Amino acid sequence: MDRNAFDRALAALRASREGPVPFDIAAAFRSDPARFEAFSLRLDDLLIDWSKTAVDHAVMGRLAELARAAGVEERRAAMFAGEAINTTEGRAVLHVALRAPAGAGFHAEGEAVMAGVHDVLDRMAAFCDSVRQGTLVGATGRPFTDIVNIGIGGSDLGPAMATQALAPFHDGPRCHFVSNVDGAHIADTLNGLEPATTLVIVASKTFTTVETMTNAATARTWIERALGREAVGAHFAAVSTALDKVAAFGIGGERVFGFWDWVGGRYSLWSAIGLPIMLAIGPARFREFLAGAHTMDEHFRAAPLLENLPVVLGLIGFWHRVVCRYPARAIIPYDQRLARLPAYLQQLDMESNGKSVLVDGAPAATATGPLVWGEPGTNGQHAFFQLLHQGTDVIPVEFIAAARGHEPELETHHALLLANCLAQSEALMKGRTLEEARAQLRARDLADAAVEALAPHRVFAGNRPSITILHKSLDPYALGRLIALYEHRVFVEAQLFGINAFDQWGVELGKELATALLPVVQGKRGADDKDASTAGLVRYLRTSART
Ligand SMILES: O=P(O)(O)OC[C@H]1O[C@H](O)[C@H](O)[C@@H](O)[C@@H]1O
Repeated sequence: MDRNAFDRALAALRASREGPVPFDIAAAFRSDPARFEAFSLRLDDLLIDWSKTAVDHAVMGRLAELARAAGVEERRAAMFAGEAINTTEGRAVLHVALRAPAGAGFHAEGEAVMAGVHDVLDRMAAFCDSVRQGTLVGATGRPFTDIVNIGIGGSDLGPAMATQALAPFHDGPRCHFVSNVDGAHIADTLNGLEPATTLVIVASKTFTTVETMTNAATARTWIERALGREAVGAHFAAVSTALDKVAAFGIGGERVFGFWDWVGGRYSLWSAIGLPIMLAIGPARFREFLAGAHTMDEHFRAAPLLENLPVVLGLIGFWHRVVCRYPARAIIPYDQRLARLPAYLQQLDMESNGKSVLVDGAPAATATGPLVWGEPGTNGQHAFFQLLHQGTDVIPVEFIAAARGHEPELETHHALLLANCLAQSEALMKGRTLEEARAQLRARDLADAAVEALAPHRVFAGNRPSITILHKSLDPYALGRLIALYEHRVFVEAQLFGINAFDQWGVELGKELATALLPVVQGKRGADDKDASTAGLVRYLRTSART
């Protein structure tokens, strides 16, 4: 990081933003017929359009200077070289190796990794083939019809999101996902499943996560009660980096799939953590998923800064968060099958970039990661879009849509979906002036007093930024590419903030306190050493649970 050059570029960006005349996005289109071409990029059929944000060529140029000063290119090279860029955990960050061809020469801190990666992939494929073909069966000899993946965080969100996204490609067993320690989750999932035809995958990088271990024990009891203790081995598989702990749980040999500490939990769906995805869509399509991500990796690694999709997305993210001071961003897939994408991106983005210290431990110099949230369109339009259009905060929106749906017989649905998607970004930008609102009301023959009373409520400030991401069709390749785009965007933003995107110390304190509170909640220990609120809440819970 060249601090001086960075500070100079940032000061220039802030000065341009805070100039006397606010940037008017709609006016920028009127004065520049080539604006869309200038502020959109394509990688094959993937298109990113950020022309509806408040940037011009000068801003993009300064953002590129900022990226150079922040050392984005050097850090990117260090990541691909397998250096231990996750400094607080002393680990390399090499999820890119998980989707690379066998011949790629990736090393994690000097150690070759590709043979191990492809060995696990081949074992996963053989396992999935035998489950899908019904040659690997349960204890009673019946094939598996249902998979229950037990995991949480990175061991749940990625596979759950991707499995749902790829529903048109499912030709394997049904996949279910249990994450929450709330017994309701596993109870509702197992209810209706047959133990004899259910395969349980326990997915945990550390194999110590209390939610996952608790749910795994409950699932084991469920199998034991129905089929006997000796049946357990035939109904469980495990995915972890902690192979000794898996063995201690009682899951053996060829049903255990490992990965490595250079794969962060939220970057792990490309590893054996993707086993449910592979079971659902088959090994060949899973490899297409990896290939899509690999294409994005190659692009990210080689393309110049301002022609580089993840870099541009990261630069605009930084511009919105740090220069424009927007607190959040909304991810709105106009694709029902991407319903879990916002939740997935919440972990990817907020667990990576929700930090307040720089890599060297000094306080963060700028705002860091924004609040990330969203829901699919068009549903969101009928719920929270009110705030996006007329609320007092500006929240940039990222629209995601596919040119083609998977239901050719439902073309009208898809056309409506796309029209709504485009209409929302247009409306956010254009808004509606007081004069336009008045004219609309007058056209309805309202009296002047009514026009004046109602018009202010119908004003849309407009000039609200959005990015639109389009691809041809949501298939395994396109999904892999899209996720990798967001992964590298998070990386770019982290370098601009100057933070380590690959640790997550912020989740530890709550875990420690929960462990200490369990005996208190269970009534085995008093709450005297707790603050009055916590003690009062425990009292309420204990009393109400009994009466
Ligand atoms: O895969 P596991 O080791 O069970 O971890 C599951 C999740 O829990 C942790 O609390 C972390 O915050 C996440 O990054 C992780 O994905």
